[in-house]
Amino acid sequence: MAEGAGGSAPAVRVQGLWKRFGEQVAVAGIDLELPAGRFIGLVGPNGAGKTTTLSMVTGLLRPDQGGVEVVGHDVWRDPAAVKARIGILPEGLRLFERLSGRELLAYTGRLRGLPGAEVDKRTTQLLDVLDLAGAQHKLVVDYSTGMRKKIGLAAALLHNPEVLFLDEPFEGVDPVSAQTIRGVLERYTASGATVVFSSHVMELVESLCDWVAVMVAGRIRAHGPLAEVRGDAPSLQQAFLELVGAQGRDRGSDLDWLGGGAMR
Ligand SMILES: Nc1ncnc2c1ncn2[C@@H]1O[C@H](COP(=O)(O)OP(=O)(O)OP(=O)(O)O)[C@@H](O)[C@H]1O
Repeated sequence: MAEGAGGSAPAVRVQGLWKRFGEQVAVAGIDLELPAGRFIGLVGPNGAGKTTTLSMVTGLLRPDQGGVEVVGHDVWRDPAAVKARIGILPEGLRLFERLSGRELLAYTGRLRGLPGAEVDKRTTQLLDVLDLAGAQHKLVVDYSTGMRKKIGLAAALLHNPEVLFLDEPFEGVDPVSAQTIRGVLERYTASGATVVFSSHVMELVESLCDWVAVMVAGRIRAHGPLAEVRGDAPSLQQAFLELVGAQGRDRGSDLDWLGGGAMR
């Protein structure tokens, strides 16, 4: 196996990855290497294949063809080694609803094989940092969307993974919670860990990420350091619109009946 630029394995190496759902090609043979120790954004329009890609990279969905390695371990041949090294906050996160936030973290920690005292210590710290200490004894079923994202993030971080995968982590999260999540993620990557997250929000990706991959119609259209992908465009948003070929598109002008209040 070839080594990455820093002498260590890349966080993720994807080779010839395909996924079809019936006639629909969701991921069309992508090759991608994500460097370790970076804050990486996977961006693309609705239906581009981001969730399908992240699901295959994290071992949640079997590819039709191709391979994935995470920190040098094959996701399908050596799933236990990969799962021990990654944390996942998936889209449509399912949690054990009848546990309290604290119980959920205790359960997750023991499943991860951590000693009880360590789980207890990390749980208290994570609940505190993520502003959930006041809700720790509340059942998860009664958590708001933002609180669910935060407890899901705490569960994904508890075993101190090398790579953290987040599918739309800021969706439905208020600005204060977003700032809290952001702080935790920045601290995490500053220590050399890797974050890979998908988002539609370009301003967010631009302010958080130092490396991006742009996915369009199941393929990787551009990837590399943020400044390189942005190029001469004034913002990542502008570069993205150019890459997906949506610049200047104004489909709204077709809706000539919309607005004005008059019944027509
Ligand atoms: N389980 C499934 N069955 C059928 N088609 C699917 C399934 N999952 C995804 N697709 C299709 O595959 C394509 C890629 O979907 P995917 O959810 O990966 O895109 P995405 O980039 O994450 O989109 P979004 O930003 O809207 O969440 C879409 O056309 C979608 O309809």
